[in-house]
Amino acid sequence: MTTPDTSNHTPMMRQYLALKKEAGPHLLFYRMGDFYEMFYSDAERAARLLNLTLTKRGVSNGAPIPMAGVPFHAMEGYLARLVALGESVAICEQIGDPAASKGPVERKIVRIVTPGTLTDDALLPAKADRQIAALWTARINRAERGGIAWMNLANGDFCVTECAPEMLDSELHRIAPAELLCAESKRTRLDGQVAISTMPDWHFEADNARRVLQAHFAVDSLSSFDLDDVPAAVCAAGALLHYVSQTQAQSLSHIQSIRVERPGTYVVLDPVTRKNLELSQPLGSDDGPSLFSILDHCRTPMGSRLLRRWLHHPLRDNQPAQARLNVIEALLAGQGNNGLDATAGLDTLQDTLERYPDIERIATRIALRSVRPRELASLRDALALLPALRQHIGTAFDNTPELNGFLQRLDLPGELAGLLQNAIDAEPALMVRDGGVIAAGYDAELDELRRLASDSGEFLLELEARERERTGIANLRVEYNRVHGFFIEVTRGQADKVPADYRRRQTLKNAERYITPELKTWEDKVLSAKDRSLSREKWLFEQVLDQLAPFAAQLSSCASALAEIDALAALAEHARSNDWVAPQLTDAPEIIIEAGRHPVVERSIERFTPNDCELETAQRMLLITGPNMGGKSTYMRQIALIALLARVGSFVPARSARVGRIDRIFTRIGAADDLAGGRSTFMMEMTEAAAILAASTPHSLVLMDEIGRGTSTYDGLALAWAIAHRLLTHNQSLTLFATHYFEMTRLAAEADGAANVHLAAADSASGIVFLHEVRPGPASRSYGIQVAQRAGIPPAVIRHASRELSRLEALGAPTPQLDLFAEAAASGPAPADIDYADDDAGGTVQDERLQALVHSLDELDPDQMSPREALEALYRLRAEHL
Ligand SMILES: Nc1ncnc2c1ncn2[C@@H]1O[C@H](COP(=O)(O)OP(=O)(O)OP(=O)(O)O)[C@@H](O)[C@H]1O
Repeated sequence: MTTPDTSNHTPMMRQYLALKKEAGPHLLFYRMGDFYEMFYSDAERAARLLNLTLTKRGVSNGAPIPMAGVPFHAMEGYLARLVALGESVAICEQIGDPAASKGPVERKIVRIVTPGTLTDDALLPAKADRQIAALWTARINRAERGGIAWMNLANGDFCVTECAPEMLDSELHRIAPAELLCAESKRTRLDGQVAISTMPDWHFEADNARRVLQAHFAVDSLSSFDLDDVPAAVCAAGALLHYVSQTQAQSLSHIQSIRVERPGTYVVLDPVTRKNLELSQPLGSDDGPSLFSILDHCRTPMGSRLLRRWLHHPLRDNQPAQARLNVIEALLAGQGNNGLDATAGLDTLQDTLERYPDIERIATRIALRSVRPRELASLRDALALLPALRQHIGTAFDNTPELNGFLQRLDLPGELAGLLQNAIDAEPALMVRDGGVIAAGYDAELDELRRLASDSGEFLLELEARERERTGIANLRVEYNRVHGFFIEVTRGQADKVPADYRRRQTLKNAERYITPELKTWEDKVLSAKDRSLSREKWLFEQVLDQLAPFAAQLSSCASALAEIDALAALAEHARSNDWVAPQLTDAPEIIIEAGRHPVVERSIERFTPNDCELETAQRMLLITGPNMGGKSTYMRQIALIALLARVGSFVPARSARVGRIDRIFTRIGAADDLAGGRSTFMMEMTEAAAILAASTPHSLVLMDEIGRGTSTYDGLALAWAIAHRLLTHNQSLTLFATHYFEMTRLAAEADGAANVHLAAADSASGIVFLHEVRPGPASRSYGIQVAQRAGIPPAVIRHASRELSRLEALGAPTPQLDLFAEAAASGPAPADIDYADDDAGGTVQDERLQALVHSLDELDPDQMSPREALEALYRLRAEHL
């Protein structure tokens, strides 16, 4: 914004400009009565983004000042839209009393709403986290290190990690922040919808960062947080904490610890893999199914958020994954001896969970003191349900150590429930400022004020009766009006009867109005009773928040236990209704699956064909061939998803599965041009392949789909061969390698550890039939023409292609690929010797017909034929062979 000259401004505009300076780049919502107004370039920007009418107010340097505003009661809707667009908004409220102010009423920025620091329920998505991350890179011991700190303000999680610079992208995608904070000199770009914010570099400097962290945690040293080996991450954490506390304009008491995530905790999934496996975001349309969407049978938003986090964080260690499996098993088994249907316990559990509100976020808002009265009421009602839930978990399922752990975390102190029960009204008002929030009977003074404010009718009738009797004036009335307040009215004719303590207040034509000391005292009390009861309620509400604060940690532990139970119950329910089984987790590098299915595709088609998979050290690469549409990609993805689900600690779609320790899952499937990044499809493909070759280990699962397609056949095949060879012999990763280059299938004979499998298909009268069955050995042919026919390529083009294919095959012309690998072929079976496993009868018949055609062609001598004879021969061949 160009800084306007403030000298000739009104006092209000001067105040605005000072606050705008404080707000910096954020839009400033400046409260004026019932509106939040914006001025100058803020007004223009907001008008454009929110489609507001741009008006003018006053002039600055001879030019009108642009202004746009939103009504205060509709602020949340506008904020939500701005935040979704990546904007941040500083909210400035009137904090002074307008009646008592000379000049503009005092105003203050009370909070800054940024995309990554939301805590209002209305602004947060229910089933996804919105986190803020900060990034700092530094040279430590002569090596470049990337430090990341991130915070989930809505539940108080604060974590750090450190990695090599090339892993930063992958780590940031895993964390998936809504906002990324960078140092001004190190602005970064991150794909996806991430708002970038910056702060001066000095906030990231080690001394400053440590000071901020130590002050927040009230410690003299950070040694108890085990942060010694992550110095770059500490810098990011200090800057982040400072930034976030600025936005909230108050202490973040619910951030009680900082956790270090060390590499090796989770199975690494690079950004492409997260996308390809459609963990929570479908590849095509936004409303398509994803792994998360089909598994999300959670009954609480906290459960859904946790489940999403789990799917993005598969575990390397067996133990924590096994603990989740144990719970799912217990939930599914129920307790055999209680006479109930074994799984009725799970249904009841889920029905009970349905009644819990988002305690995780309520706990945070208690700490941030922004909790609403109705949230406290729903928390109170939820706490009342806990004993029944504990009792159900304790009796309906077998007693496992994991379930016992949950029972402990669900046991909250009785004082907490008691406090909410006594303090909060059964159905409180929406806002504290409206009154009616604190329960009757909680505070004697409030009760008295309320009685005063509402029981005035009774008192007045009683006073009237008393005064009539005292004065003997039968028509004496006690009344009230807004100008004169309470008074006693006596008709003029009776005025001489009034006692000495009556003071005249007003004289009318036919009546006199009086006030007495008793009525005056009472009037003062009543008129202020309402105000005083409102401020008493406000004060009491704050007191309740103070009393709740010590329970914050127990409350969030209870909330996370509920979220875990909910997520595990969702996985159990899915396993039960889809016939999933518990995988066996082992340490060896292996993925052995019997009758595996694709978790998402199996739900969208009527009959999914299950397939086996055996990947282990001795057979660590499967070369997968088969027709287009044959099911290669589905097969590869289902193996990756089963492995991932097992490492998450979920049951899996298979008859049985054994999944060993996996450190990474890589996928190189399909490719979309990264035009924005200036990389072609082929470049993208090779960049991804390079990353895989650099980082995959014998414990990695690698999916490679049709690598090398984007260049000439020679280049492509040569690269595909060399990459596969390297993966097999050097990286020794568990690899699924789908290819259309048949020559690749020779690799199985060339090197140990590779095997061919193919997706079977058969010819039928109506065209090709995909069997979707994985069989040993390579595919015999490509069926490309048949698939093209099914795709609607015109019959004439299909016939042309068929003739062209026959001609090439009949002439026995070696394909370029065969030449290329002629040498390699010497050690493997010759093309004609390959024992094609395609055993459907159609293939054999086709071969015989082809041979007959070759034979007929061989008998012709085109040089000796007239054009007419040639034409006749052609007709004859068509009639005989097509
Ligand atoms: N095991 C299966 N059982 C039943 N249907 C399947 C199975 N596998 C795949 N399909 C169906 O076949 C379709 C094509 O599968 P997929 O995309 O995996 O083939 P593909 O061999 O990778 O094809 P392309 O080489 O053209 O990429 C899927 O959309 C799915 O509907």
